[in-house]
Parts: sequence; C-alpha cells; structure tokens
Amino acid sequence: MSHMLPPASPLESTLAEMAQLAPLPILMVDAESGVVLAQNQLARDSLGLSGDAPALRSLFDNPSVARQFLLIARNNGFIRQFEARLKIGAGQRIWALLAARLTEMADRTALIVSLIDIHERRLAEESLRESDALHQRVLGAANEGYALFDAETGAPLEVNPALCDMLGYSSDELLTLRLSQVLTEDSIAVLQEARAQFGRGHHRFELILRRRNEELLTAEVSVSVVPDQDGHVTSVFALVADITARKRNEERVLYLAFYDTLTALPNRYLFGEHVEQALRQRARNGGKLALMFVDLDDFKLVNDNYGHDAGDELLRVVARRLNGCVRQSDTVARMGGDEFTLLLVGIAGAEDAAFVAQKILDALAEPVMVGNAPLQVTASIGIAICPDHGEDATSLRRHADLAMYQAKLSGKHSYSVFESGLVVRVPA
Ligand SMILES: Nc1nc2c(ncn2[C@@H]2O[C@H](COP(=O)(O)OP(=O)(O)OP(=O)(O)O)[C@@H](O)[C@H]2O)c(=O)[nH]1
Repeated sequence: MSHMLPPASPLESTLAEMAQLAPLPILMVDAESGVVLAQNQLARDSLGLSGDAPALRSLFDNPSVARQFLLIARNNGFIRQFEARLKIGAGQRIWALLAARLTEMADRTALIVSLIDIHERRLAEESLRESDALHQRVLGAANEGYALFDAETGAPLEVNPALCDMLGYSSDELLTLRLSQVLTEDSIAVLQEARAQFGRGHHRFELILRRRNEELLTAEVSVSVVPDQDGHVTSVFALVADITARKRNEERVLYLAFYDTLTALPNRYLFGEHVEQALRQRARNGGKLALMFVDLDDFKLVNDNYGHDAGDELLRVVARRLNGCVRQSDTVARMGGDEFTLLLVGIAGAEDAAFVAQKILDALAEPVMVGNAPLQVTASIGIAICPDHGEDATSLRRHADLAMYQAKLSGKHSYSVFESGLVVRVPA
C-alpha cells in the first residue's frame, strides 16, 4: 500500500504487498480518528479519495452511517457485511458492501476495510422490489380475480383480493384449497380435456365455480402459462371474471325471444322453428304430423266480467292443461291473446289428432277456480294433417286456421279437421 505508515514489521510489509495484489479496493484507516492512512491502487482508482489524510467519513454518502460503521468496527473488532452508499467522486454514488477488521499496529489501532461494488445488484433488487410492489398493487386493485398456480402440482401460489371476494374465502384459506373444492366436476373435466393443449399463449374457458357458501357462479377464466428463462413452464396463471349476471341477462333475453312470459309456453317464433324441424324430419323419415289451432270461446267475456287478471290466470291454467293432453315430444305454444297452437309428431292420422282435440275439450270443461269464482271455458279447435292437408308450414297453418273457424261457425266448443275444398267465410 502506498501512503501507508512505514510497516512496523516484516509481516506488516507482507500484508501491504498482499493488499496491492488483492482484486478489491482496500483501505487502512486509523480506528480512532477515521483518517485513511493508506489505500491500495484499486481503492485509489475506484474511490477517488485524495488529499492529505482524507477521512473515511468523506467516502460515505451519509456521515451518520460512517459514524455507525466506525463505531461497530471499534466495538466488535470486525464487520462482516455492511451495505452503504459511497461517494466515488464527480458526484457519483454507488452501493458497496464493506467488510472491516481491527488490527493492532505498533503505535495505533488500525481498521482494514475492503469493499465490493454491489451497485448493479442493489438496483436490480430495488427494481424487483418496486415491480413486486407494483404487481401487488395492481392485483390488489384489479376487479378481476387472479390466481397463480404451480404448473407441476397445480397448487395455488398466489391469489388476489378480488378472487377472495368472489369466492368468499380469505387468501390464506384459498391458498390451501384444491381445484376440486372451487370448481364443479364438469368444469374440472373441461380443464383436464384442454390441459394437453396448454402450450404457450392463452386459453379461455367458461367454468362454474363454487363459492364458500355453496353458491355457484359462472366465470370466464383466461389461463396462461408462464415459461421461465429456459422456456420450461413453471407456473400457470388464471384471470377470473364473474359473468353470472351477464349470463343471466343473456338467458333472460333468449327466454324472452323464444317464450311467452305469461304462460311460459314457446312463443310463435319458437313454435315456427319446431314446425320447420318436424317437417324436415318427416321429409326424411316419413310419418304424419298434426298442426292444431286452439282458440278459446268468448274469452273476451272472462276479461269483461272478471277482470284482466282473472283472464291471465285462466290463460295460465289452460296452458298447463293443454300441455297435459300431449306427449313430451309434441309442442304446445301460445300465439298471443287466447290463441294456442299444437304440433303433434309421429301420429298415424287425423283420428289421433281428433282424439287429442277431444281430450283438450274434456280437460277444459273442468271449471277453473280464479279467486272464489269457478270459471268455465271452452275452445274451438282446427286440425290440419301433414302431408294430407299440406306439406309446408304456411299451408298447414292456413288450413288449421280455416278448420278452427269452421268449428267456431258450427257452434264453438268443438273441433274440426280440415277438408280439402273447405272455404270458411271468416267474419270481418
Ligand atoms: N287476460 C288477458 N286477455 C287477453 C290477453 N291477450 C288477449 N286478451 C283478450 O282476449 C280476448 C280475445 O278475444 P277474441 O279472440 O277476439 O274473441 P273471443 O271473446 O275469444 O271470442 P271467439 O274467439 O269468437 O270465441 C280479447 O278480449 C283480448 O283483449 C292476455 O294476455 N291476457
């Protein structure tokens, strides 16, 4: 070491030689005054300590940290690891890891200090800490649920508050659960089936999740794999959006599009679809179908005499009774007002449809209690058979309608099967 006091012994001079060779900056400091007595070449080059008897203190960015360093060294006799920000000239600061040992010289106690530049590592750690904190803040503030899983074991590693709220568990509880405790069996099967395709990229699923209180929720789950630097998949993360309300709305909209809200029967549109499908099937497989129009007789009087609510209730009861007169494979629909239609599939001919029509007349004959009032309703029914009276929906509808008017004209409370050549004078 240069600027070092004359070594007091051959051993000290050997140490000074060794310090010059060391690949680290090394300083010798007076333990009492903190004055730098000597430094090796590397210290001089990298730290820029200059002037006569520079103080170790001037090397530290924060003087109180310097005092603390000296104090610990004097009290303990050594310091194994001490991180501090050092000034290295030209206003530059670096983070350094210092080590020190007290050593008794001939005329004083000296402190041998070595240091390593750990600036890059500290910056990397700080940016990691910052990005970790940012990651936590983002996950904490996110509306969507988030979970990170170990790719190997499937064990959850991390969950965010939104997912905890969604499922009704604390994060500690959630981290101990298995997938089978929060997913229905069907949803697990969906994931297992897709698992083989979990390469890179994202996969989107609609899954049913079970809340702590056993309630089910529908979630849109995006699953992404996270490869490490070597490309091995180490973890899998999932973003979870609760779409229960959206699904319910979609189902409601679909329901309104296809069903009559008063009676819960298929509406005109869905009935039309069933007819078209049945006609296509019949074209392939043969057989016969019946289209029946059922119109209540003098229903207006029910509304007029008992009120609209009573009329509504009667329509609901009629709907149930009509359903009770047909097979599961048949369709009963409400066209609107007091008009219902039936599609009977797989029948032998008009006699089968006539049998069902008579069953309907009998079923409606039973009085309906609306409040305390027993209401009696009858119906007029028109029947058209495919292929006897038409092979497409339009002609079958027209002919069933004509037959229904025929029944009305012949005194109501009856059914009529369409006959070719039948012309009914429909009242204006
Ligand atoms: N309560 C109730 N009444 C309805 C509804 N839709 C239509 N109506 C009524 O149902 C009655 C249907 O009457 P019409 O089919 O014209 O005639 P009708 O009294 O049944 O007589 P005929 O068909 O000739 O036997 C009208 O008074 C409508 O106001 C409904 O959703 N609820």
